[in-house]
Amino acid sequence: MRRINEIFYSLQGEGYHTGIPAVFVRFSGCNLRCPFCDTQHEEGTLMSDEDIVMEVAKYSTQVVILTGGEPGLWIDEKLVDALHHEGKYVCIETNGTCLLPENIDWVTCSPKEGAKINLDRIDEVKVVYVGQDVSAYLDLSASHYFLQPCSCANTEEVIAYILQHPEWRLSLQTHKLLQIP
Ligand SMILES: C[S@@+](CC[C@H](N)C(=O)[O-])C[C@H]1O[C@@H](n2cnc3c(N)ncnc32)[C@H](O)[C@@H]1O
Ligand SMILES: Nc1nc2[nH]cc(C(=O)O)c2c(=O)[nH]1
Ligand code: SF4
Ligand SMILES: [Mg+2]
Repeated sequence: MRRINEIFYSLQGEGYHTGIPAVFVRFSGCNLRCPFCDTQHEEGTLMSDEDIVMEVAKYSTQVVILTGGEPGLWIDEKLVDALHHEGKYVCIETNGTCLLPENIDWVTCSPKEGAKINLDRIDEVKVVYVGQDVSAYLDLSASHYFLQPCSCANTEEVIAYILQHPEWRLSLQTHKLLQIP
């Protein structure tokens, strides 16, 4: 059984897959306490893998996004296999501190200051920019590097930084701008 905060259907609001319809599976619980965290995730109900897959299968999109909380604490190859068996493409939003099952299809790592990265594969790096030094994150091996304003509040600052450091791309939390889940 796994503790699930919510399962919902929306558009991926952030990063490389922005705009793609996806089912979000939000796990309860995290190993970090980011001061800016925009998510209430502690409450949840216990669900079996069978229940999770059944809920996800209600939506015809192929894309599933495991998030939280920190999903890396709670998932394993077995759950990802079960989602693959339903024909799903499995993405994860992770702070990067936990080793992940190798069968995940897309890894979005959002590194946090002072937290060691424990991943051996990253597809996109997506940093919440609050003016910190982000240059070392470019040493993480990934295909895409995004900076995301914090709570849509400092977009001008992020744009100015990216114009000076064009290795980065802008990720907006478009679901917040659109006021959708
Ligand atoms: C709530 S976290 C859950 C997944 C995982 N714990 C992590 O941090 O990547 C999902 C995404 O939202 C980002 N995020 C959290 N709070 C934010 C905020 N106030 N503004 C912008 N992005 C935020 C995180 O950095 C992460 O990329
Ligand atoms: N629409 C939408 N897109 C998202 N991308 C990552 C999210 C997350 O909380 O992990 C999220 C979210 O909460 N909603
Ligand atoms: S790691 Fe993710 S879920 Fe955990 S506190 Fe930070 S932003 Fe929130
Ligand atoms: Mg969110």
